[in-house]
Amino acid sequence: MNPQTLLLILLLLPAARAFQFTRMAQYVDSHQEEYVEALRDWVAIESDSSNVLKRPDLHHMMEVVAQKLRLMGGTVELVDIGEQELPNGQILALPKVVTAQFGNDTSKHTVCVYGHVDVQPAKLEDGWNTDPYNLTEINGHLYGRGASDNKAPVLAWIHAVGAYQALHMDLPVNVKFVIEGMEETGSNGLDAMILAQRNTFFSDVDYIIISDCGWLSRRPALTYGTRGNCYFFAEVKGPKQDLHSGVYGGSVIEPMTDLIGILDSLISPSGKIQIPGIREAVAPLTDEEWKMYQDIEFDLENYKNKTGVSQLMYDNKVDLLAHMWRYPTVSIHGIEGAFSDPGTKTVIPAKVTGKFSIRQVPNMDPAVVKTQVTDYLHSVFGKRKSPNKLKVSMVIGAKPWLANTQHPLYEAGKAAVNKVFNVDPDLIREGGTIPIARTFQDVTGKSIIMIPIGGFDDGLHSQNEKMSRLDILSFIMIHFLKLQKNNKHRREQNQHACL
Ligand SMILES: CC(C)C[C@H](N)C(=O)NCC(=O)O
Repeated sequence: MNPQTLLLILLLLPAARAFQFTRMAQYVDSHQEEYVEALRDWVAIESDSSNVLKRPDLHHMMEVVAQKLRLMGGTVELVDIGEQELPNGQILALPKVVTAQFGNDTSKHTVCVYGHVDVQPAKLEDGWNTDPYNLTEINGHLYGRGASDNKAPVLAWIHAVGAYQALHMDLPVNVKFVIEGMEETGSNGLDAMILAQRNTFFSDVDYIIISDCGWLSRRPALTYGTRGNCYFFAEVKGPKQDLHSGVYGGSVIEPMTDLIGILDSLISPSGKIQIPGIREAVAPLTDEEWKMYQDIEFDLENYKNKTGVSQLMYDNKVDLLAHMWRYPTVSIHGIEGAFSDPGTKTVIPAKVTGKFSIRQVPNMDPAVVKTQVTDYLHSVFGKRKSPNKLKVSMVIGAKPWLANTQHPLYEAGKAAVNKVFNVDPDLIREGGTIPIARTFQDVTGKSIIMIPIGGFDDGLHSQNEKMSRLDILSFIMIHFLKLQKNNKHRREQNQHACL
């Protein structure tokens, strides 16, 4: 090629790229309704992984995902990951994991997108304003269980590949998908699958992208760490059946009283974990980290108002962020066997199971935490001199994940965000857990980046979970770097959506 032709190509390249950005943006904008309808179909499936009665829906959900990817021409597999044994001994088939591949050009990088399509439980009577399984749009927000966590982000990725296909544009990278149905309950069976496919499906993966979290503020974010989670059941068993509290109250030592006593010993009112050894294991906060947190955009007042509390555990930004992301915490979730319906039943429950979890951070080890918690609860229980029986079991043991933000992947992520929003993203951590993130990193040796598209107030696991329409669009655009240069307008819209 002569130098004049080369010069001409180089001069025309930016214009050609800009043209592509515009085509992609126009395509995505004009297919918004289709994306919303796809989300509606997925939200309608009650793929609740924590409810054994919903397991058929979960199996169906995985089939639906596989079929969507097959119709797009991907190489799709539904990988059988075996069975799960429940604490009561029941054996249940795990939902299959969907793997898919688009493109296998060895001259290109291969990215692996991980996501999940199982959800947390949701009932209208929990306080939802709309039916949780009927996607409902109000003021540009799409309400439904799983809308943000994690069905819309998974769909957004799939639609991004679809947009390339529809526009007959070459995918800039090979794209692989790993989509599972047990994330919300600890990703059972997925570790083993990744290990088994380490030298096959994962052998050519260059990096892993997860979009299962939210921005912290109006500023776009990239996420470089998640807390892990150890989830415990503490069962206290007493009389052979429930008893009338008037007839038996005062004569028996009540399991519920024992349970409340031991649960109360886990954490102090000011948030200090009382279990020996837990706080000692935590990596100390470095000056560098402190500085990073200090620079992050985060409005405590707004966070407080959006959360609907009158006071937060800490009144300064750095302490609050550190305790959300890089210190452990204990949360008590519920008591199975306890009376919780409306009304005034006066029973003494014979058997109650307290459920609580401890978020894990570097350098905690779930195996060690299991022993620390079990020993501690038995010692507290022992001091009560109760005739009741205590059984402690750990049902989820997910490790924390932390990435090196100096990796070029994060530079690419920053550039992509900058391209879309004309602003550098905040580098943030996530207090929630992606149980498989650490396994991906350890087994494949590849770098992981989390690219959030939701807002911190999307209501994950809560009533009125939502995803903004604009977030669905921006997601696709961020990742595929095919946008108009001047995106100020879109950024402002997204700021609004994430308020
Ligand atoms: C914000 C989390 C990382 C979202 C994730 N899907 C999740 O909810 N994981 C389970 C958990 O309890 O954190």
